[in-house]
Amino acid sequence: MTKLPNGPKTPALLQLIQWISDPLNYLETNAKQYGDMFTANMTGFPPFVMVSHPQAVRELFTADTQQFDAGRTNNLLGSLFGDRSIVMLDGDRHKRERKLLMPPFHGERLQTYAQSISNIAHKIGSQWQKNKPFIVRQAMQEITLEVIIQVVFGLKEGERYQQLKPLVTEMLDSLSSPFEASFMFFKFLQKPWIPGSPWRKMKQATKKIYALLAAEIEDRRNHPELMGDDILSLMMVARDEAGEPMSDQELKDEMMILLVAGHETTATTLAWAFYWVHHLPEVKNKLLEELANLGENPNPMTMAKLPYLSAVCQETLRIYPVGLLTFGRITNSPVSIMEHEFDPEIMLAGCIYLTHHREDLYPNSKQFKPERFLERQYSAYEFYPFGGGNRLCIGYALALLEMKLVLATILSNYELNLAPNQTVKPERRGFTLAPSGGVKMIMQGQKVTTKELVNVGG
Ligand code: HEM
Repeated sequence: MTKLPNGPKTPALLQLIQWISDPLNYLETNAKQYGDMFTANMTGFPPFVMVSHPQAVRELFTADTQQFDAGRTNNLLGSLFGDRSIVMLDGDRHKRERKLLMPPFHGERLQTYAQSISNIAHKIGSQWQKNKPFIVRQAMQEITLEVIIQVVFGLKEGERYQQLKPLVTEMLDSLSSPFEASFMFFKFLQKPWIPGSPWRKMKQATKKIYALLAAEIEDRRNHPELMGDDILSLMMVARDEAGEPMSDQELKDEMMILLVAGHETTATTLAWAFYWVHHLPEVKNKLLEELANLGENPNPMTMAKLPYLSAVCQETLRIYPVGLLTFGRITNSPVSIMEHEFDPEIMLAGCIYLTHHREDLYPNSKQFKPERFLERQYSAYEFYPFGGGNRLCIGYALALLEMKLVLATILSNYELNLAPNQTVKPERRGFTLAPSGGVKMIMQGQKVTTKELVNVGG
């Protein structure tokens, strides 16, 4: 057996507990001691090599796709959200599913969502009461959930739409603290009969969501006029090489994973963005200045191209990427990465957080400095908040568009401040890294446009 890179020798259970409870400290301590490539040993996982050198990340992302499986490393997700979605697949089935899912998330189709995103941001903003604190992560979750329901299901209203929203929130909120998140990592805790357990709550919510998805699929089968250009409709008419449609179970699992992957990540990143922009007045002022130069009622796609706004979003995704690691990649055959030989059945993952904090790439990496992205172009192996290679996040373009439009719309229309006396720290929330407490903010007033001033003046 080929020797694995060095790594911590602490017992596997202790390493898993450290990874769940204090993931940044776990990563930083080990990177300091063992360098760019170290082997983690955690209960329930195969030998797990975390790499952070851009060259290693490049070799991982550009390797022949036959060499690695990523789907089977996602079994933690499968036990919750079904085992037939894209994240669980490998090989040709994975390739086929990506081809099916990609178009609605890119190109011209994406532009058609821009106006709806701005409208949804306006709608949620208009519900904030002056001087009353609110949790920005929750507000962002409402926005991104509404966006994903429209994009994936084409649903904008109706009973099913109203039922779906609170259920998805309930499901994800069951894992909101590191303690609750631990239920995902320990199989023995995943028992529906433990009363009040996060696992039980999550299972109950997913069961109800599956029932709604089944009803929606059946309705569309019986009423073809309900089919639109949303993702569910596209998947229902798709056929494989043998002319077979997707089974209902496949359809439901795919919808479920898009609902989950498609909004929690973006909402959390937006909460971080609001935090940084309001924590650093010079960043806020620069951003407001850039937005003001656009004039009134700018086209959303013009907004999305603003350089400083883009840099703020990139820096937000760099400093605390919601996903600390890419999916694990398990070697199918012997593989060499940076001249290190790996036997089959070894799991490797790009460590997004550690690469994003390399001082050789990002000097003073703990400082939030959007200018880095204006002064230098980073490669896809130096900056990769959305992963890469054949598993690159399907929704990255939608997520970036949403981030820019929501930030721009809210900042242009509302005067917000961070609520006093709060310490915001990165903390595990399910599989993601979120701001503790969700970032409490206060809406201090609505900005009035010149047009509105004229109207008021009569
Ligand atoms: C800020 C927001 C988001 C972040 C940071 C993010 C990050 C990621 C990361 C790191 C991966 C793993 C990639 C790899 O292993 O190389 C991933 C995969 C994925 N993401 Fe996202 N994501 C975001 C938003 C979205 C959205 C909006 C959607 C869709 C609606 C989405 C759908 C997916 C899917 C389906 C995969 C699995 C791809 C595959 O297995 O081939 N994500 N994402």
